[in-house]
Amino acid sequence: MSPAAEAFARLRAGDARRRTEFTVQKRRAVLKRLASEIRAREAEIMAALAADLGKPAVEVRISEIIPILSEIRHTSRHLKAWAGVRRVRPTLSMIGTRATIRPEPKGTVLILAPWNYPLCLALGPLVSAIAAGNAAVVKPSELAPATSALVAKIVAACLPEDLVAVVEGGVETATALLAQPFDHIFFTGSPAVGKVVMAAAAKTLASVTLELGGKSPVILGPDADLKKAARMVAWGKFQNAGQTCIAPDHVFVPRAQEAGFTKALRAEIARMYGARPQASRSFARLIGAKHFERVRGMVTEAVGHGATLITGGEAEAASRYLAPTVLTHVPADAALMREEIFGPVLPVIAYDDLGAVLAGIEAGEKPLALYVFARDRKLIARICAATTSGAVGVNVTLAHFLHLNLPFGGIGQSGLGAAHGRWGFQAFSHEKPVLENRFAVLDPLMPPYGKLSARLARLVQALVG
Ligand SMILES: NC(=O)c1ccc[n+]([C@@H]2O[C@H](COP(=O)([O-])OP(=O)(O)OC[C@H]3O[C@@H](n4cnc5c(N)ncnc54)[C@H](O)[C@@H]3O)[C@@H](O)[C@H]2O)c1
Repeated sequence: MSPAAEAFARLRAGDARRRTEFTVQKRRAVLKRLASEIRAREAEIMAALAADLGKPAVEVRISEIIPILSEIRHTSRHLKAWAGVRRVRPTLSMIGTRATIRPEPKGTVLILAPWNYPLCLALGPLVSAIAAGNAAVVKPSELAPATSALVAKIVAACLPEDLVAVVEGGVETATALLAQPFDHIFFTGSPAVGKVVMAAAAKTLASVTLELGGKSPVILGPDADLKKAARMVAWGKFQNAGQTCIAPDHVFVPRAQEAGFTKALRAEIARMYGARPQASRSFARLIGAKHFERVRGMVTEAVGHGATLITGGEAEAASRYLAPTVLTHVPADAALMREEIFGPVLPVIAYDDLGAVLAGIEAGEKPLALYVFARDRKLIARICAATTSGAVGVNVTLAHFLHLNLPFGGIGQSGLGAAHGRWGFQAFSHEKPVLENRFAVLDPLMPPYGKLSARLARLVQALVG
């Protein structure tokens, strides 16, 4: 038996038992152990992420550790309410019945994680899966090997073997796992692999949550505070060297503000990373050689076709360093404007007509996030109404990821379903309706149909219709 099949079979064997025995109290206790283990291994977590991504310690805390710990805290606090049986009122034709909704675990689920936030995006969904009462197989990304090994170590140290299994490996391992009849697949990664996952899920009719990527645009209104916008955009873009699914991909700025905004951006980059970002301890590295060459190649291509380099562009292959880079006049057909950039490169595009910008966004793939910087509330409302995206940030970037009373997810090419808090719990639950007959008048509606049933059916229609 392959490790994938073995892990699945081992967990699946406990499905029926867990349904009755894995109480809210026990789920909370498991989550508490996970939180303690993460706290105890902080230094190892920092070291693993430094090895994989050169990720600064503060960024590890903010974007890897805090999201998991706050997910555990929030979930533990609300779990009793989320998991409880809810009574619902009968609708008109159902008078005489008693109806409840019982959230129950889907069973044994699969979590496939990417490399860019390799701890948070492996263990965050696991919190929701356990909270909903499931067993889970987690496959971390092979491209972040130090963190992948640490995820396996953390899980082995604190979670029961018959509840969670970590299976490490690459595409082959993922493919073997996808062949197992999991009850739900929670995938975070690229839209291209998202399609592979959905096709595999179709074979067993597993439900899916797809947390994908895409190009998240920023729109500056004419009244935007340029300094504040530049600070937020630089933070959102250059954190983790741009390898963030909700990073601002490119910025649309009114033509009159283009020079002021790029000047403010240059100042913010210098303030955040100093005159030599390569020496900064606040700036991460690209994940691997292939990814480095892809992003650097996009910059070279754009500059070769007339883009203006405002700042950055320096690169060092050996350390996978690419400087925070800002470009203007990037041709519309350049790879930078077609592909998700996923690196520290920011095209700034001057616009004359906001309507055309909005129409362009609507004509393309639906973004995972869209950011607006403006003061005029009417303009903000117009942009919100005219565009579709996974989420909207107004005068802020990235932070909606941390707000656990908001669903987190994409739409269309940027994803399917939602994660975090209550939505994460629901993704891994089946909301089972239970309808109980008490004194419902159904007999006269049964065959043989006579005058009475015809009259009653008409009466019911008149009542409800
Ligand atoms: N929406 C979100 O929450 C979110 C978060 C982080 C990253 N992302 C997106 O993820 C992408 C970057 O991550 P990535 O490069 O790790 O994604 P990826 O799709 O290459 O890999 C994700 C996972 O799928 C596995 N995988 C890769 N190819 C596979 C295949 N052919 N068949 C089966 N499994 C396969 C990998 O081993 C990994 O575990 C970006 O597009 C980014 O926007 C989205």
